[in-house]
Amino acid sequence: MTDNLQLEQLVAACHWIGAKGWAPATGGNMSVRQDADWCWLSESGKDKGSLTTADFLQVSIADNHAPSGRKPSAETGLHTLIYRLYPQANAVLHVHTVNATVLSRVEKSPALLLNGFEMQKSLSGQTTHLDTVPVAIFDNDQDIDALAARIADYAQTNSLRYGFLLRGHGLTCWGRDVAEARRHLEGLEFLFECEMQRRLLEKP
Ligand SMILES: CSC[C@@H](O)[C@@H](O)C(=O)COP(=O)(O)O
Ligand SMILES: [Zn+2]
Repeated sequence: MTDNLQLEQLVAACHWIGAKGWAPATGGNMSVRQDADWCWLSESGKDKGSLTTADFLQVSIADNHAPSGRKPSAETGLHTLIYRLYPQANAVLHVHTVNATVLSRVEKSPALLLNGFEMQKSLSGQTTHLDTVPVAIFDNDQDIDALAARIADYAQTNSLRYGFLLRGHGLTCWGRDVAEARRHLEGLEFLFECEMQRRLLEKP
């Protein structure tokens, strides 16, 4: 393990996610990049709110191989896709929040459009509430290779800047480091909560 591997910071993020109730019943998975070729992913099936550094497995970014022989997350293919697509992404967080799960079902179009919220500025590069921030929504799939291929296809012509929603499933987001991934997660979740409340209250 290299000194700059942010595994301790990732474990702290997992505990924070657990305390928020954003990874219920073994849902969610988390990872950090080691370098261009390797990342460290949470082991499949664990309670993500009480992980330790020993619960993370080294995984090849190119082919999802885990040399330890232990089973990394069922959604490993989505993490490694993000590391392949975006060299600047160094931490990926996947959560099952109620807002992400429900909003991604209520919104039938291929993207949730966020507009008019000051907290859009919690997302790197956003400078005003006046912009519209699209968050892509992909239909869920138990075939993670097929899902990853669909997302890769979309990313060829569209930029996925902070994260994406999986319909009826949850949110996957990332950042240049664990701190930025945490900020994107907290910012997006706040925005989803606001959007849920807005839709409920403004319903004719
Ligand atoms: C509660 S099961 C949900 C899983 O199928 C999956 O969506 C998930 O987020 C956790 O899977 P895991 O293999 O533990 O990383
Ligand atoms: Zn999941």
